[in-house]
Amino acid sequence: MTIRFIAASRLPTPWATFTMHGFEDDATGKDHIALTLGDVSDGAPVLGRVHSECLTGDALFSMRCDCGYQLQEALKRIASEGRGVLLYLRQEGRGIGLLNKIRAYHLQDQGADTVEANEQLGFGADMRRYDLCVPMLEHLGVTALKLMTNNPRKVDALTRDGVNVVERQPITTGLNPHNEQYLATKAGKLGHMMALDDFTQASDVDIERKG
Ligand SMILES: Nc1nc2c(ncn2[C@@H]2O[C@H](COP(=O)(O)OP(=O)(O)OP(=O)(O)O)[C@@H](O)[C@H]2O)c(=O)[nH]1
Ligand SMILES: [Zn+2]
Repeated sequence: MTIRFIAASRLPTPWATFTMHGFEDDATGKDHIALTLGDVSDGAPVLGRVHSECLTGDALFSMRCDCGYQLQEALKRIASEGRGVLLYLRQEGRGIGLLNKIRAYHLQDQGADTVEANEQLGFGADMRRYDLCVPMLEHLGVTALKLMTNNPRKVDALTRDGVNVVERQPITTGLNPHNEQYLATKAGKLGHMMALDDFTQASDVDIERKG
Protein backbone atom coordinates (compact mmCIF):
# COMPACT_ATOMS: atom_id res chain seq x y z
CA MET A 1 0.00 0.00 0.00
CA THR A 2 1.34 3.41 -0.95
CA ILE A 3 -0.32 6.56 0.25
CA ARG A 4 0.96 9.64 -1.54
CA PHE A 5 0.39 13.19 -0.43
CA ILE A 6 -0.85 15.27 -3.38
CA ALA A 7 -1.76 18.80 -2.25
CA ALA A 8 -3.05 20.95 0.62
CA SER A 9 -5.34 23.99 0.76
CA ARG A 10 -7.52 26.05 3.11
CA LEU A 11 -11.01 24.72 3.85
CA PRO A 12 -13.32 27.25 5.52
CA THR A 13 -16.26 25.66 7.37
CA PRO A 14 -18.95 27.08 9.65
CA TRP A 15 -16.78 26.18 12.67
CA ALA A 16 -13.19 26.92 11.64
CA THR A 17 -10.92 27.26 8.66
CA PHE A 18 -9.15 23.92 8.42
CA THR A 19 -6.22 22.88 6.27
CA MET A 20 -7.28 20.13 3.86
CA HIS A 21 -4.61 17.60 2.85
CA GLY A 22 -5.31 15.30 -0.10
CA PHE A 23 -3.79 11.84 -0.43
CA GLU A 24 -3.91 9.18 -3.14
CA ASP A 25 -4.01 5.48 -2.39
CA ASP A 26 -2.11 3.83 -5.25
CA ALA A 27 -3.39 0.35 -4.42
CA THR A 28 -7.09 1.21 -4.67
CA GLY A 29 -7.07 4.44 -6.70
CA LYS A 30 -9.13 6.06 -3.92
CA ASP A 31 -8.41 9.51 -2.61
CA HIS A 32 -8.54 10.33 1.09
CA ILE A 33 -8.55 13.59 2.98
CA ALA A 34 -7.21 14.90 6.27
CA LEU A 35 -8.45 18.11 7.83
CA THR A 36 -6.16 19.70 10.39
CA LEU A 37 -6.44 22.69 12.66
CA GLY A 38 -3.55 24.25 14.57
CA ASP A 39 -0.12 22.72 15.09
CA VAL A 40 -0.63 18.96 15.12
CA SER A 41 3.06 18.09 14.77
CA ASP A 42 4.36 19.38 18.12
CA GLY A 43 4.36 15.92 19.73
CA ALA A 44 1.45 16.50 22.14
CA PRO A 45 -1.60 14.20 21.74
CA VAL A 46 -4.02 15.50 19.12
CA LEU A 47 -7.83 15.43 19.32
CA GLY A 48 -8.81 13.30 16.33
CA ARG A 49 -11.55 11.54 14.43
CA VAL A 50 -11.09 8.73 11.93
CA HIS A 51 -14.29 9.00 9.89
CA SER A 52 -15.33 6.54 7.19
CA GLU A 53 -17.25 7.94 4.26
CA CYS A 54 -21.04 7.90 4.41
CA LEU A 55 -22.30 9.86 1.42
CA THR A 56 -25.89 9.55 2.59
CA GLY A 57 -25.22 10.73 6.13
CA ASP A 58 -22.33 13.13 5.56
CA ALA A 59 -23.67 14.92 2.47
CA LEU A 60 -27.34 14.02 1.97
CA PHE A 61 -28.61 14.61 5.54
CA SER A 62 -29.67 10.96 6.02
CA MET A 63 -31.17 10.21 9.42
CA ARG A 64 -30.73 6.43 9.04
CA CYS A 65 -27.34 6.53 10.72
CA ASP A 66 -25.33 8.84 13.00
CA CYS A 67 -22.47 9.59 10.59
CA GLY A 68 -23.38 13.14 9.57
CA TYR A 69 -24.04 14.15 13.17
CA GLN A 70 -20.72 12.68 14.28
CA LEU A 71 -18.84 14.40 11.47
CA GLN A 72 -20.28 17.76 12.44
CA GLU A 73 -19.70 17.18 16.16
CA ALA A 74 -16.09 16.16 15.56
CA LEU A 75 -15.36 19.29 13.53
CA LYS A 76 -17.04 21.44 16.20
CA ARG A 77 -15.01 19.85 19.00
CA ILE A 78 -11.76 20.27 17.08
CA ALA A 79 -12.68 23.89 16.39
CA SER A 80 -13.41 24.60 20.05
CA GLU A 81 -10.09 23.00 21.06
CA GLY A 82 -8.36 25.03 18.34
CA ARG A 83 -6.31 21.99 17.34
CA GLY A 84 -7.03 18.59 15.90
CA VAL A 85 -7.20 16.24 12.95
CA LEU A 86 -9.98 14.50 11.05
CA LEU A 87 -9.13 11.70 8.64
CA TYR A 88 -11.87 11.24 6.05
CA LEU A 89 -11.45 7.75 4.63
CA ARG A 90 -13.19 6.77 1.42
CA GLN A 91 -14.48 3.41 2.61
CA GLU A 92 -18.19 3.90 2.14
CA GLY A 93 -20.66 1.52 3.75
CA ARG A 94 -18.16 0.03 6.19
CA GLY A 95 -16.07 -0.88 3.16
CA ILE A 96 -18.71 -2.45 0.87
CA GLY A 97 -19.24 0.64 -1.30
CA LEU A 98 -22.21 2.91 -1.92
CA LEU A 99 -24.25 0.68 -4.22
CA ASN A 100 -23.91 -2.33 -1.93
CA LYS A 101 -24.89 -0.09 0.98
CA ILE A 102 -28.08 0.78 -0.90
CA ARG A 103 -28.66 -2.96 -1.39
CA ALA A 104 -28.10 -3.41 2.35
CA TYR A 105 -30.52 -0.58 3.13
CA HIS A 106 -33.11 -2.31 0.91
CA LEU A 107 -32.75 -5.46 3.01
CA GLN A 108 -32.99 -3.35 6.18
CA ASP A 109 -36.20 -1.79 4.84
CA GLN A 110 -37.53 -5.36 4.83
CA GLY A 111 -36.52 -6.12 8.41
CA ALA A 112 -32.85 -7.15 8.45
CA ASP A 113 -30.54 -5.31 10.83
CA THR A 114 -27.34 -3.63 9.62
CA VAL A 115 -25.18 -6.70 10.32
CA GLU A 116 -27.62 -9.26 8.88
CA ALA A 117 -28.01 -7.17 5.72
CA ASN A 118 -24.25 -7.18 5.08
CA GLU A 119 -24.10 -10.91 5.71
CA GLN A 120 -27.05 -11.66 3.42
CA LEU A 121 -25.11 -9.88 0.67
CA GLY A 122 -22.06 -12.07 1.33
CA PHE A 123 -19.98 -9.43 3.13
CA GLY A 124 -18.53 -9.30 6.61
CA ALA A 125 -20.23 -6.93 9.05
CA ASP A 126 -17.33 -4.49 8.82
CA MET A 127 -14.84 -4.64 5.91
CA ARG A 128 -12.89 -1.46 6.71
CA ARG A 129 -9.10 -1.10 6.91
CA TYR A 130 -7.20 1.45 8.89
CA ASP A 131 -3.60 0.79 7.80
CA LEU A 132 -3.71 3.82 5.49
CA CYS A 133 -4.03 6.08 8.56
CA VAL A 134 -0.40 5.48 9.52
CA PRO A 135 1.24 7.16 6.50
CA MET A 136 -1.37 9.95 6.58
CA LEU A 137 -0.67 10.71 10.25
CA GLU A 138 3.10 10.40 9.69
CA HIS A 139 2.90 12.93 6.88
CA LEU A 140 1.02 15.31 9.20
CA GLY A 141 3.48 14.75 12.06
CA VAL A 142 0.77 13.44 14.41
CA THR A 143 2.34 11.09 16.95
CA ALA A 144 -0.52 10.48 19.42
CA LEU A 145 -4.32 10.64 19.15
CA LYS A 146 -7.14 11.41 21.54
CA LEU A 147 -9.67 9.56 19.40
CA MET A 148 -13.36 10.46 19.21
CA THR A 149 -15.14 7.14 18.72
CA ASN A 150 -17.51 4.69 20.38
CA ASN A 151 -16.00 1.79 18.48
CA PRO A 152 -13.47 -0.28 20.43
CA ARG A 153 -12.68 -2.36 17.31
CA LYS A 154 -11.55 0.82 15.58
CA VAL A 155 -9.24 1.62 18.50
CA ASP A 156 -7.85 -1.95 18.40
CA ALA A 157 -7.37 -1.92 14.62
CA LEU A 158 -5.61 1.44 14.68
CA THR A 159 -3.40 0.36 17.57
CA ARG A 160 -2.49 -2.89 15.77
CA ASP A 161 -1.53 -0.86 12.72
CA GLY A 162 0.81 1.28 14.82
CA VAL A 163 -1.27 4.38 15.64
CA ASN A 164 -0.69 5.62 19.18
CA VAL A 165 -4.23 6.07 20.61
CA VAL A 166 -3.71 7.51 24.08
CA GLU A 167 -7.34 8.30 24.89
CA ARG A 168 -10.86 7.48 23.64
CA GLN A 169 -13.57 10.12 23.79
CA PRO A 170 -17.21 9.08 23.21
CA ILE A 171 -19.12 10.79 20.38
CA THR A 172 -22.81 10.12 20.99
CA THR A 173 -24.91 12.52 19.00
CA GLY A 174 -27.77 12.51 16.54
CA LEU A 175 -30.23 10.01 18.00
CA ASN A 176 -33.54 10.15 16.14
CA PRO A 177 -36.47 7.80 15.44
CA HIS A 178 -34.94 6.67 12.13
CA ASN A 179 -31.60 5.52 13.57
CA GLU A 180 -32.59 4.26 17.01
CA GLN A 181 -32.68 0.60 15.92
CA TYR A 182 -29.44 0.97 13.94
CA LEU A 183 -27.65 2.45 16.97
CA ALA A 184 -28.99 -0.31 19.19
CA THR A 185 -27.62 -2.91 16.74
CA LYS A 186 -24.21 -1.19 16.70
CA ALA A 187 -24.08 -1.36 20.49
CA GLY A 188 -25.46 -4.92 20.65
CA LYS A 189 -23.68 -6.62 17.74
CA LEU A 190 -20.72 -4.45 16.74
CA GLY A 191 -19.52 -3.72 20.26
CA HIS A 192 -19.87 0.06 20.24
CA MET A 193 -19.45 1.40 23.76
CA MET A 194 -22.59 3.49 24.07
CA ALA A 195 -26.09 3.45 25.49
CA LEU A 196 -28.99 5.22 23.81
CA ASP A 197 -29.41 7.20 27.06
CA ASP A 198 -25.98 8.78 26.40
CA PHE A 199 -27.10 10.32 23.13
CA THR A 200 -28.11 13.86 22.39
CA GLN A 201 -31.19 14.02 20.16
CA ALA A 202 -30.84 15.23 16.59
CA SER A 203 -32.46 18.57 16.02
CA ASP A 204 -34.39 19.08 12.77
CA VAL A 205 -31.66 21.06 11.10
CA ASP A 206 -28.31 20.86 12.77
CA ILE A 207 -26.33 23.01 10.39
CA GLU A 208 -25.08 26.27 11.85
CA ARG A 209 -23.59 28.99 9.76
CA LYS A 210 -21.29 31.66 11.06
CA GLY A 211 -21.13 35.14 9.59
N1 LIG B 1 -22.92 -1.57 5.19
C1 LIG B 1 -23.46 -0.57 5.91
N2 LIG B 1 -22.70 0.50 6.19
C2 LIG B 1 -23.26 1.48 6.93
C3 LIG B 1 -24.59 1.43 7.38
N3 LIG B 1 -24.84 2.56 8.08
C4 LIG B 1 -23.69 3.29 8.05
N4 LIG B 1 -22.75 2.65 7.36
C5 LIG B 1 -21.35 2.99 7.13
O1 LIG B 1 -20.68 2.84 8.36
C6 LIG B 1 -19.54 3.66 8.40
C7 LIG B 1 -19.55 4.40 9.74
O2 LIG B 1 -19.57 3.41 10.72
P1 LIG B 1 -19.99 3.63 12.22
O3 LIG B 1 -20.13 2.26 12.80
O4 LIG B 1 -21.10 4.60 12.33
O5 LIG B 1 -18.84 4.34 12.85
P2 LIG B 1 -17.51 3.77 13.38
O6 LIG B 1 -16.53 4.53 12.63
O7 LIG B 1 -17.40 2.31 13.29
O8 LIG B 1 -17.63 4.07 14.94
P3 LIG B 1 -17.66 5.48 15.61
O9 LIG B 1 -16.25 5.95 15.54
O10 LIG B 1 -18.11 5.21 16.98
O11 LIG B 1 -18.60 6.34 14.83
C8 LIG B 1 -19.62 4.55 7.18
O12 LIG B 1 -18.73 4.02 6.20
C9 LIG B 1 -21.07 4.38 6.72
O13 LIG B 1 -21.21 4.52 5.31
C10 LIG B 1 -25.36 0.27 7.07
O14 LIG B 1 -26.50 0.10 7.48
N5 LIG B 1 -24.75 -0.69 6.32
ZN1 LIG C 1 -23.91 6.81 7.83
